[in-house]
Amino acid sequence: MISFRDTTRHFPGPDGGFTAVDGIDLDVAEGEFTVLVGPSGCGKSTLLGIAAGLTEPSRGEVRVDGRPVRGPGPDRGMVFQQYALFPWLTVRGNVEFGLRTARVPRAERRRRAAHFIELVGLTEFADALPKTLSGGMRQRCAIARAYAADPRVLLMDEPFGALDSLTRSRLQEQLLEMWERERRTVLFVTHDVDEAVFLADRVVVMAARPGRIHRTVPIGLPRPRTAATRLTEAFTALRTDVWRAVHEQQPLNPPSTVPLER
Ligand SMILES: Nc1ncnc2c1ncn2[C@@H]1O[C@H](COP(=O)(O)OP(=O)(O)OP(=O)(O)O)[C@@H](O)[C@H]1O
Repeated sequence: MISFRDTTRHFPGPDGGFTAVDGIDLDVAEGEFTVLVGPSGCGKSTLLGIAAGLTEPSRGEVRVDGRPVRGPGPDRGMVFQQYALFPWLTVRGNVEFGLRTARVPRAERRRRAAHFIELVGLTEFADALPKTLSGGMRQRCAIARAYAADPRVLLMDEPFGALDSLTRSRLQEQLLEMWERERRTVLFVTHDVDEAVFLADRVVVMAARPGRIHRTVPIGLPRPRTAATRLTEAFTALRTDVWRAVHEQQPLNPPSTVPLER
């Protein structure tokens, strides 16, 4: 469904500029949940931006369902870390927004928006403005909005990055519940190894300078996954495996030689 071929992005600048991602070859199958992890600056967001059509590759390409990406399109829904909701529109208004621009008739718009608002548990808040919602609720609204336009692919850039850890775990569980019911191809970016292992069919660990694929770890944990999945030995073993892959190309700092203050 998504295929990166030799995808490279160079940002020109003094001293020769900077190669954010270099020669990425990656295929994401239809309905697969793929998560990109890696140290800050390894090019995860750049890669997602290229798939979204927001950033042009300097070399290579990305195809979505066989068609080269030339710009943003309704076949790809985006969810960002910053909520990016329209503050003057209600939850329903936000969720309907893409449908309105796609000229979906009003009754159908209402029906589809209500369906996805219900799936993310915001029915009671359909008429609320974003400023009255918690961070987690805003992000649920952003997910409903991305889904409502019926994209084939969801591109998610640290969507839970700004949330506290309890809200974050709940939202991971809710996202998976939703994805089980409404399967889409997902490419998801995170720094968080636990989040990556919990969500993914496959974790792609990236390395920095230049951004490239370091290792791919298949996550064979059974689905549906629930909070209890996080307590299994299989989860812990995979988390250790991914954590090592992230850190073997970014060594931990040596222990401090400064004595602790008493
Ligand atoms: N418009 C730009 N101009 C110059 N350099 C850029 C630009 N956008 C990104 N970069 C550089 O490319 C590299 C990769 O950035 P990117 O945001 O894709 O990394 P990331 O892995 O998503 O990082 P983080 O996890 O911190 O968000 C970084 O070093 C960044 O400074």
